[in-house]
Amino acid sequence: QPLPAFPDGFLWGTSTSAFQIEGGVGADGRGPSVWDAFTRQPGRIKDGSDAAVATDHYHRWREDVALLRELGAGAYRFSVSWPRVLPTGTGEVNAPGLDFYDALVDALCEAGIEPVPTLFHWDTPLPLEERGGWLERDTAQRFADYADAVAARLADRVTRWITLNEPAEVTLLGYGLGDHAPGKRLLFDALPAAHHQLLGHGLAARALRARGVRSIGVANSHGPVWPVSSSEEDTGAAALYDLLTNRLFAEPLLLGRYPDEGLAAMLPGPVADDLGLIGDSLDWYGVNYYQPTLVGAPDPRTQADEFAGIGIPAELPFGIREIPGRERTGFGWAVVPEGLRETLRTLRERYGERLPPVLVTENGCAYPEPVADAGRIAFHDAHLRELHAALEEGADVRGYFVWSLLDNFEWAEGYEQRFGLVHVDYATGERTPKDSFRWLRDALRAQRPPGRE
Ligand SMILES: O=C(O)[C@H](O)[C@@H](O)[C@H](O)[C@H](O)CO
Repeated sequence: QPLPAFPDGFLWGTSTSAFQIEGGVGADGRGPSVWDAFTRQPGRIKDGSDAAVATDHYHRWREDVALLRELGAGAYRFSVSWPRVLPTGTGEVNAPGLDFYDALVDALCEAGIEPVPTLFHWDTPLPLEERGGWLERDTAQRFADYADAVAARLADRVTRWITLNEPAEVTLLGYGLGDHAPGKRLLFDALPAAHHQLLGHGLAARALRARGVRSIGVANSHGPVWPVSSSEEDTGAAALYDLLTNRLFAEPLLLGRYPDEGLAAMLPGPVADDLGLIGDSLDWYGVNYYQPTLVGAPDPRTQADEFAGIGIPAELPFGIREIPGRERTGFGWAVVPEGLRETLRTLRERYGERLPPVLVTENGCAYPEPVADAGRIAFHDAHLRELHAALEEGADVRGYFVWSLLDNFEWAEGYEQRFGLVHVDYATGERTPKDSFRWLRDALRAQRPPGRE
């Protein structure tokens, strides 16, 4: 059954991030990032690997642009590596670093593919992290300076910009639980990292606008939070989880305020002034959706000690449960296509007119099959049908980006989890389009019958 027709001009794309695909970590003046250091700490990466080479995109990017052209993607979301452009995070721009993205943007434009850069996808320059990273207010200003340097070079050809990717994951996994870089386990003392990232977004958005940019978004992770039962304890725990993972990173941007005064009071600096800069700073809203979360009151007998590959400490005031009766990806994630529609409906119900047009900036799944990836085809087919249904019920969604174009370095999982439409042989760098790549290529062709370009 072919996919239903999406609106004219709907943006079809795929997403990647610099640290996960580029490699070339020491090439042409790139400085180290917090993730380079993190991968060298024993036991941090499940398969003991690092991203020194990854998919070697830094040297093979022309091949990847050719794959994007063959796929028929109208857009490509990639991230710019801050330490490649500013090796110490501040000061002198590393021209060869910017030259790389300049050439990539040119090739994409030449291929008729819209470049959609993310300025920060987790690879904080190490010298800044050693000075406290996002726990430090100064990092927000450094980020804006970096954004300005990139826009100065690329804003003549790049229209749509993403400042931050998933500040929630950086805060909760990097500073709260320590499963991701920088590996700090501060629990609720990680909250300043949330505020400083959002402030960094506000300052960067202002710098981008000063460079003439008029289309700015943030890619936030979102997913429904389902309480295990209607008991007060379980609904309370689910509400707290929803507050920390969904609302904390949406409401400052969309409503110009934090969802909870007590929480806001824990944040350092002139928060009210900062919110003036953070609120109303978006032209569109990016949603990364993977799966819902089933949450209840802490109960060591029934709660999972791991969720999405992340260890859940027993001392947290909520427990995560496995969603029963669902297909699971190779990564053990529940396949819940209707969760995408529910996420879009919840955003609309909560934020109404304050919610600008949405782009689904990431949606995808990990499966081990090198080429015959029927699970991935079924995953995207089902999610796109739910997305279409969401459009029919009034969601203003303007595009959809598959995570990911290539198999790549899946953070603390290393190379064990493959999310790509294209298989990568990490020993040789060889790329092999999977069945899902061909399925999506044909589906995109069908969306653009002749004469409807
Ligand atoms: O959403 C994220 O966590 C990141 O943006 C990606 O970098 C991940 O690799 C992907 O989502 C799969 O987990």
